[in-house]
Amino acid sequence: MTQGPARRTAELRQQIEDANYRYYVLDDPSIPDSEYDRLLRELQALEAEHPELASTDSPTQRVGNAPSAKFAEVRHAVPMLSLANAFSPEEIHEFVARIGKETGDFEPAFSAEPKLDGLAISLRYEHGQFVRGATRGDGATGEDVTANLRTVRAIPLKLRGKAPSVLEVRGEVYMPKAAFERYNEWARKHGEKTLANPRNGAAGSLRQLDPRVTAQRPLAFFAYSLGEVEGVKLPPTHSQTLALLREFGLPVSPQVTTARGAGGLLEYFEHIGQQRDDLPYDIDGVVYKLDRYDQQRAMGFVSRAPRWAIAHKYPAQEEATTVESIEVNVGRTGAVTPWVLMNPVHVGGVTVTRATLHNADQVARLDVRKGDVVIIRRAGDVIPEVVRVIEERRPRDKEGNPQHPPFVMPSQCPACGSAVEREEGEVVARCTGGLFCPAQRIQALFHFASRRAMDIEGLGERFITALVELDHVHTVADLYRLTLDDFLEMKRRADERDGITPETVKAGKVATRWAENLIAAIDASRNTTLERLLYALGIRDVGESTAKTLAKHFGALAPIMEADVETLRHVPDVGPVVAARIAHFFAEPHNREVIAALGANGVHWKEGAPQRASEGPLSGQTVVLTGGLEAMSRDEAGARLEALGAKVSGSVSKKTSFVVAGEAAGSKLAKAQELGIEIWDEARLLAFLAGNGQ
Ligand SMILES: NC(=O)c1ccc[n+]([C@@H]2O[C@H](COP(=O)([O-])OP(=O)(O)OC[C@H]3O[C@@H](n4cnc5c(N)ncnc54)[C@H](O)[C@@H]3O)[C@@H](O)[C@H]2O)c1
Ligand SMILES: [Zn+2]
Repeated sequence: MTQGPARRTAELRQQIEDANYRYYVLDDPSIPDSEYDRLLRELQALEAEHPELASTDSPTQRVGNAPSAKFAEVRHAVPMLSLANAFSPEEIHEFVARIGKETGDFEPAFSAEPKLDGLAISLRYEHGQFVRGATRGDGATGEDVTANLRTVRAIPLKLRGKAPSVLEVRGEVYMPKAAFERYNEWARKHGEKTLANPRNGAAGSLRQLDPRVTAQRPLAFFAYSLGEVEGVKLPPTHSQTLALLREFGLPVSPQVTTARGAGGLLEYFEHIGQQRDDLPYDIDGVVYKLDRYDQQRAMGFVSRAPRWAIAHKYPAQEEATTVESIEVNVGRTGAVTPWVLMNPVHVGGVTVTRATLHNADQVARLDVRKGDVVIIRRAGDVIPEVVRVIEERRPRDKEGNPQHPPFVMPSQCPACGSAVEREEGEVVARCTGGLFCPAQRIQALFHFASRRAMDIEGLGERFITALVELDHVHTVADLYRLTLDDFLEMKRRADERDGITPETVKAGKVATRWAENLIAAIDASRNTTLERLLYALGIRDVGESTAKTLAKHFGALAPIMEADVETLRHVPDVGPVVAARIAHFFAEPHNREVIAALGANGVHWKEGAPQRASEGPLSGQTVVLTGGLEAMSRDEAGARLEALGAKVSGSVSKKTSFVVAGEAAGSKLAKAQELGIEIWDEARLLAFLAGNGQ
């Protein structure tokens, strides 16, 4: 009768052992945690149902994995255990009921804590000095990672106050989300291997043989319990102990609190769940610990975990699924982004079917192929992404060769057939089709009409797509030539795509009124500002703030269109790359035609005098130039000072910030001296200009 279960038990144990090894020893897990948890649960259930199959060396009975031989061993005087897991409110009710039955306290107090997704470590302080740090290992023996831990700034090397002779602090080393994102962005840009998730980032970084590598990866730490302690009397509850740790200068998560009974715990679970995406660190659940030590003692332990604590897990942020195909998408700026279409998978609380691959380098590095089983990660608002391929599960033919070849980025734009190019030193490939590319056309129009650009209310992506499909608009200027009938046709088309078929006369009337409103909105957008127009053109890397600076600096469109890279370089905040992009944009005859067409179709804006001098090291300062300069004319000196933000004035007053006095300066110099205003000679002026790039 046990033939089936026995075989399954052995199979599960083997799978879990393998997963443990990859996870704990290699820091390179092959399966997502969610899958691991399911395997472990299945094994636990089997062993509970068939006690004859139980075994002390089953992974259900053990913590983690034996320490790697890379590091010296550290024996933990007090073992470092794991935690029992709960996935539903019922399990929490059972947990609290169990405690009630054994302690007589049915509304016990708990310490409720976020379950940080990093790795557990033990820090040993002797007489206040940090002497050794170790990983959990198999719970009894860990790895000596003292040198690496010394690089983690959140870990004090010396405790504050009157420290006990021995204090072993347990806690979690983790990689803050921001640091993780920053690292991966950098890695993607530089063609380096990305970190799969913050947990992996923390474990991989801490278990580096070279502490300098660890030091470059910003890790943080929170304390959550104690190991061996000597020379201090501990308070009667866990929460008071955490307060004591804070006094010693150890960081404790600000999300830690106390809660009472199952109701209080579930409330905490909800509360932290809502904050999960916004917390600066990754959590995979929360932990409830019976607060009173006497109650903890009454509950005791099972082999791998305390019975007085439980981890309550949130929906997994990583899951495995199969790649159906690899596609590429063309963005507004022509960026060609690869992504996967996959078997629908439930991750991070929603079902997803697409995940991004970011860029060609990332595809190559991950070597994602059609048919592969991949791990998808979706954390918070971040778009789902492929983090890893489970290579063992790659479909293969009889000879053992992969069924599908590596993916190759297309050399032609899938939307318009134009060549796809990759600029020197850039990871992103782009369609060169510019204004002709329909993919870019939709997005260019959408951007043009958006609220912060031309602000055409009611003209969203849905309608723009219909307009482009109907071939009614090729460029943004065409928007101003559309008729009522064009808009009615556009609406019919959009409705059709969405499966809406209005049949009543009333619907027709409503549509006409709607189209009239849209025409009015387009008409209103004709009256715009130079900065909105500049932003609306969608020049790569010209956002609202650059558009504003350009508008101010030049005052009118024509000088911007004529400006060369050198001139543009002198606009505050415009670097060489952006200057080149602006110049290239306006050098393109097609773009000039579109701008002319906009003007011909009645789009207008106010132009004025250039307003330079608003930003720079001298902004807010008024300068007076007097006397003759040797190196340059006074006008030129004035222009350079203005470029640094100064206001140049002709007369000295109390408001003057400083006076530049050249040869034979007269009354203005005298007046400045009288008012006690700072005076610069030419040498100082030249040094200042040179020091500020003028
Ligand atoms: N993907 C894989 O192949 C693979 C393999 C092995 C383990 N795992 C994952 O590792 C985890 C199981 O390992 P585990 O034994 O470390 O159990 P666990 O992570 O579920 O719980 C114990 C750990 O929680 C951590 N923790 C975080 N905050 C805590 C707090 N406030 N108080 C106490 N502890 C806190 C500690 O590191 C502690 O060791 C699971 O999430 C599992 O999915 C995955
Ligand atoms: Zn294209």
